Amino acid sequence: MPAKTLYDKIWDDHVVEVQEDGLALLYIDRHLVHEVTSPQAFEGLRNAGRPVRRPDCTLATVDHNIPTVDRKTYKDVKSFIDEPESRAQCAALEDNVKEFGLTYFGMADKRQGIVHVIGPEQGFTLPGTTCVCGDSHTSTHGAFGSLAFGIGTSEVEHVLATQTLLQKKAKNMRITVDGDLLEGVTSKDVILHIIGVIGTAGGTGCVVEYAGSVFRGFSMEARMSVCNMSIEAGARAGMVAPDQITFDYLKSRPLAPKGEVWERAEKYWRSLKTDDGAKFDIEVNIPASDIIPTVTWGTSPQDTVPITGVVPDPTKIDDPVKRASAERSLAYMGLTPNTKMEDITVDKVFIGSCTNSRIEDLRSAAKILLAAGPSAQVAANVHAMVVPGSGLIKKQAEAEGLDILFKRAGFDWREAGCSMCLGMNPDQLSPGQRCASTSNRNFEGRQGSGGRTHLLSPAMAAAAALTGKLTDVRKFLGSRAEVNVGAASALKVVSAFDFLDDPVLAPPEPLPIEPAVPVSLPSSDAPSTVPKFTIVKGIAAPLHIENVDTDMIIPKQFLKTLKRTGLANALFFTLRKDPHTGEETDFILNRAPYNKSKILVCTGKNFGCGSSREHAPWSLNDFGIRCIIAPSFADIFKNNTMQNGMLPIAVPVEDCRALAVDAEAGLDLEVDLEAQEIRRPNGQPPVPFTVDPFRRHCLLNGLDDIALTMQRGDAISAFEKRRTETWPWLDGFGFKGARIPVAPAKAKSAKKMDW
Ligand SMILES: CC(C)[C@H](C(=O)O)[C@@H](O)C(=O)O
Ligand code: SF4
Repeated sequence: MPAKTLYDKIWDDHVVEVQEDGLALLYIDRHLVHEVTSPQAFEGLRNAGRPVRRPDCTLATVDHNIPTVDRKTYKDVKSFIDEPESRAQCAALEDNVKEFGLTYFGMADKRQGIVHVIGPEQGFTLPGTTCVCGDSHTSTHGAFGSLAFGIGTSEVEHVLATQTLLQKKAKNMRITVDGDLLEGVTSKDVILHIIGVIGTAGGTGCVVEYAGSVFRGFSMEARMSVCNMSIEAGARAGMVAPDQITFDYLKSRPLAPKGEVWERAEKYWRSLKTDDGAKFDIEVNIPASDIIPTVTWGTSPQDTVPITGVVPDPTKIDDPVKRASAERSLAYMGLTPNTKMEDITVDKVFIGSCTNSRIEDLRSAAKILLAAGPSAQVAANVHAMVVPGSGLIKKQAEAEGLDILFKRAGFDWREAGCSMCLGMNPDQLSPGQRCASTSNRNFEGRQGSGGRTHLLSPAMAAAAALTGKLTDVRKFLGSRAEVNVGAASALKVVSAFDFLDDPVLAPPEPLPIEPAVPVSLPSSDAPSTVPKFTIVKGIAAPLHIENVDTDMIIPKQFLKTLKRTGLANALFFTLRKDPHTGEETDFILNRAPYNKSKILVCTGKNFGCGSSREHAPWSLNDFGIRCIIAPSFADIFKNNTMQNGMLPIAVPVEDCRALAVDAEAGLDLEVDLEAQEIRRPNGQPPVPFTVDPFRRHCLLNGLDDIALTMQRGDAISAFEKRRTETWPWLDGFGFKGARIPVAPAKAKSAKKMDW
């Protein structure tokens, strides 16, 4: 047996079928659903008359749109959410979960929370599983040794209908951090430092395994914060091998296996580690001692700097695209080169998000308040808020008295949700406001139009709240303390979970797993609704921006739609509209002839990074752009474009630059997918490109993935039979008939679950 990585093992255990070119039909064990990326998927199912294949493996909640104000007066979504589009999206999810029979944690249910917080909290996320969600931070669940990744809405529909996904295997990457962490350095500093080192495209095309003594020593919460931000490093997924810390966290969670089946599951989980001698395509080694408390200065998560550092000087950057990006970031952030990071004042502090809203994060922030003494107050110039990641975390924090500490210091103590991480609800920055935030993205306009975000750890956020400036948290700690310390041990740690004794089922003996049999490319007359892509000829718009994130392609306010169309005006909205006058800017897509572009040529790397929102390709498509040419693409964006019959072409940066010169001259380009070449004007030699054979075949013939996969129903059923026999804990939240705590009595919208 060849030595395998953790990723290889989970992959191999989930392949239903593989095609000749290596594209696999992968079985999905766990599917989390939220209100933003699911309405169009349910609509697709409804139109095609398809049911959800595995409601027992699907869990839904509302998190992005909901207000985080007190819910004492909560009756229902329709009367509680003021903003009409947010209300409609949450109401649509409630209708959909009823119609399709899905388990749902609604706003009256204490188990409601950010989708990436509630999965682990409930034991829905388990080691060795495949786990997906229409959300890029699904990578969080990799902390459990789960292969967890974000998908777009078309793929959400694919999983709902078939419980599978078509996937190409990613590369193996290992990031090892060994040694002892310095004082004040937390998991958030570790991952910010890693992204600063490898960049936001550093993990593109890879599944990252985090290895070394630092991750081994981390709690599950800390591992989740790290894996959460794998997507910010461009990785498909991030994972940590499951170990005793994982099992201790999971044991007794409501949806984790119980009794004898737990024993069997644990035995399997213990085999889920990388074999000695297994090969990684990319290895990165970082000494723990290199890392000190870290913050971001710019508008990309890779723009990191130690808190002791200064704002960088773009004139020192040689590469012109990178220099222009840094200048743009600094102008947006309102910062001057060489300013000390500790001299930057903040207006807001946000402690929350799927990166840092768990109980340990709240404790870590509270410890700083304790260290600062009972009279410590949020600085007069600052509004600070704490948004727990779930109702249960809020309850637990209150049982520990953390809410009292926060409120006493002047923090706003809120209800669970995504909140100011992206401000789809009323929690937003005003233009020009600066926020110290424990979230994961600092993109332009992310927390509110014109708002400025500095990413940092919960402890650093608490320190910033107290001083009103970005502050080295070590000033509040240990030997370097400048304030009253020593009270941190006053924190009372309790468990707010009330676990159940679930029935124990005797599992059958595991069956051997048959190797997957390769199948050939699908017939080109399979049913479909996807447009064909053959030749596209037309105006190409040049774009010279690096790391074009999907928040930039389409800002959050346009994600509230229930449709896939009508988004042409939303495309690059903040670049195309002056925020003050509402007038059109001179951005390239506003100018003739580029307002009729069919092709986009980007000279900067990593197009489409960040969020998994399929709204990005939808808005490009609506504008008329069918093809994007760039030096590299983020993985989820690339998949999302092809799901919509669009073509992302990656060619070397020199080719992009040459094509951009043609584009700037207003000349037509001709993209020929059959010939795999981009034909240039004036008899210049064409630029060759390659597209994965299966994807090319589907695009040329306008084939629809879901219709194709539905034809593999027998193979999927055979896999499910084997899965039930081999890993019985994966069916129906463990077992049919298992119970989990019911929602509080006043929970009107929450169904009484009978699993
Ligand atoms: C809405 C969703 C598609 C998005 C994501 O994929 O990440 C959101 O959670 C975000 O953080 O931007
Ligand atoms: S990154 Fe922010 S908006 Fe996205 S799921 Fe996490 S908390 Fe929600």
